[in-house]
Amino acid sequence: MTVRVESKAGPYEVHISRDALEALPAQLEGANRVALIHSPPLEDVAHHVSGLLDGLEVLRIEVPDAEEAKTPGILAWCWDQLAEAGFTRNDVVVGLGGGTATDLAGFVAASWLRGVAYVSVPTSVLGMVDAAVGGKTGINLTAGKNLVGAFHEPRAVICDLSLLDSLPAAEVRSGMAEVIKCGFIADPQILRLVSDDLDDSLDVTSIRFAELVRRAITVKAEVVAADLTERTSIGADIGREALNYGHTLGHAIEARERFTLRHGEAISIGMVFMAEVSRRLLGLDDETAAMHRELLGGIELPLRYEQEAWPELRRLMSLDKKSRGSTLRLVGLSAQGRPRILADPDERVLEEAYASLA
Ligand SMILES: NC(=O)c1ccc[n+]([C@@H]2O[C@H](COP(=O)([O-])OP(=O)(O)OC[C@H]3O[C@@H](n4cnc5c(N)ncnc54)[C@H](O)[C@@H]3O)[C@@H](O)[C@H]2O)c1
Ligand SMILES: O=C(O)C(=O)C[C@@H](O)[C@H](O)[C@H](O)COP(=O)(O)O
Ligand SMILES: [Zn+2]
Repeated sequence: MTVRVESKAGPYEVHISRDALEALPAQLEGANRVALIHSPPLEDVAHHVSGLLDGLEVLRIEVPDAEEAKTPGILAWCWDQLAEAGFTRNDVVVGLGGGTATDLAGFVAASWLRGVAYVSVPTSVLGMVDAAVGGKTGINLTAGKNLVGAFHEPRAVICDLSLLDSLPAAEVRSGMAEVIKCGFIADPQILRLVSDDLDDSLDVTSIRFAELVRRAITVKAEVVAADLTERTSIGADIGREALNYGHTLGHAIEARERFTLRHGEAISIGMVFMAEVSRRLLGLDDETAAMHRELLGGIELPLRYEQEAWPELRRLMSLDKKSRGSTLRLVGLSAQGRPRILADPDERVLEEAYASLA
């Protein structure tokens, strides 16, 4: 199956199936060289992919694993590799790996020669349902998550579900946090599918799992088609910022942990926090708030973080991209499917909501 993203930067397809890799060669037409940027666990797959690209010069660039790839040093090192290979504007960057590898590879493509074509081949659940779609690319700084980057849409996204067979269970759970996020901000059927059978939802070979992936990608595709660059927040329509539900606290926790915590784990805590804030400030019903703990806790994602960390987390939260001047802006929920912006929320309520996680 495919999901079409009607992006302002040009429409593209997300291919989702257990043999989606077969669609890759057709996306590279016109290129002489392909830079295949991948993380170490994907080495064998990278060799397999190289074999599919008959007639093209494949420059395999193995980057460090996980968040260690998303640094200024690795970005500059990738540019050096492209310079040495004489990479030109008709060539294509392919990102192969989890969200960290595709965020980095996408930013390499966005920045090299002011932008070359990019094809994303996500290999984690989180990469497929979120990171590879929608054109947000970038790297971290010590000061915070994704602080440097660009919007650069891919030419295509290839979600080959068979690649998930080797993904560790903890990573599947982490990716499911973003799927559940899509359920809370938009598609209630996602919440039903997960709550009806938690184990089946985490089985990457199940029909239910494939349906969850399709639904989450559809939510993301619709949101980014309407607001690619996250500039449209007008009243009840908060545009792309909706996808940031749970991320203000989540990113602060990731920065405090020096990017060693899984993204899905951090935003799981962030969503439970925002449900508590939303109950207090936006009238979110108790049942939807409780469902956060049931579903996220049910798939063994963390629901709380160190209590004494609050002052530091609150400081880190101010560097969030949604802030304007000194005004903190959070994404909350007034009901399932109704994300809202909370601008300059009462600090005592934030403290109280955080304390309630204990
Ligand atoms: N650009 C966006 O819109 C967007 C959206 C959501 C998240 N993100 C970013 O994505 C990143 C998280 O991505 P992630 O959760 O995929 O983490 P990750 O990229 O660190 O991957 C998790 C681990 O799984 C390994 N792995 C990936 N695929 C595998 C496979 N098929 N078999 C075995 N191992 C495999 C990776 O090498 C890594 O060790 C974060 O940096 C987050 O900020 C970006
Ligand atoms: O695509 C978006 O927009 C999102 O906010 C999706 C998030 O899940 C993702 O983690 C994204 O990278 C966060 O973006 P940031 O702008 O807060 O760094
Ligand atoms: Zn995220």
